[in-house]
Amino acid sequence: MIQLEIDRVSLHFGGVSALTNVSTQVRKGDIFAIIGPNGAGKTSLLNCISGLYRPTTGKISFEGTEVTHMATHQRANLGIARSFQNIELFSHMTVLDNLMLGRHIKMKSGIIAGGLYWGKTQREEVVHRRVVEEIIDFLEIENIRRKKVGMLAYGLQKRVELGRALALEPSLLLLDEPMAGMNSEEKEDMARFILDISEEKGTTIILIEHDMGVVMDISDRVVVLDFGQKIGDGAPDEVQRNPKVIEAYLGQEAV
Ligand SMILES: Nc1ncnc2c1ncn2[C@@H]1O[C@H](COP(=O)(O)OP(=O)(O)OP(=O)(O)O)[C@@H](O)[C@H]1O
Repeated sequence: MIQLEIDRVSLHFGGVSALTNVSTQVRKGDIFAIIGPNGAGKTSLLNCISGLYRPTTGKISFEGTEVTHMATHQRANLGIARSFQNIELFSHMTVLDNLMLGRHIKMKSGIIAGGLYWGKTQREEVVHRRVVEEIIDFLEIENIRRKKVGMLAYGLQKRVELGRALALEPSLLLLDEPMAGMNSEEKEDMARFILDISEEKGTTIILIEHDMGVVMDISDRVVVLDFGQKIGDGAPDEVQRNPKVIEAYLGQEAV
């Protein structure tokens, strides 16, 4: 089943064309990678999906609903969550509190209402806490749950950031370079968690990643951008054999 449909999306910033007429489809449950050289438009495409950017022209539909002009929080309510290239956690807060904050969009009683209906808020809090504790177990970060995020090693912070996105229980998870700056052991761990999220939770994952070994290993499909245009789209082995892709990108890496 097609979960996300990107239909002739273009995005301009003044005279710069970040994306030109990009169309692709993402199947539910797939791990879908966006690759391409620096400045190719990868983050722009991810931002159009999450709602941070609105396409200049074109259409994006998620599970049959057009989301092209929806705000980020509305898309989050539909089940689209994202993590950022640079860690955007609250470094002075604990791992547990960061994950609970990631969950806040699901909380029906806001902070003000919480003051008025304390009992209901407390009941909700218990449920949220259980979900968050499950994520903590899943990501194997029990031993650091009370630690302040700012004190943690980089690889662990990235894992907590992943946990915060998971706290929304998304059906589509957008990951912007989840392995950037990691050593090979941390990368292996992250790749394993991404595969586990896909297999155990059935979550669709769209990720931007520069490490071609990882992309080819874990992705079901790969879309390749170059100067804002799509030059390849298919299974990893198809994309690897595509002459345009080899010329624009993979050739540089001698794949
Ligand atoms: N907010 C913005 N304002 C102006 N230009 C932008 C903005 N965001 C992106 N661009 C431009 O759009 C083009 C595509 O950028 P984008 O960040 O999407 O590429 P990318 O493939 O993610 O690159 P990288 O691998 O370096 O992160 C670039 O020319 C970039 O300078």
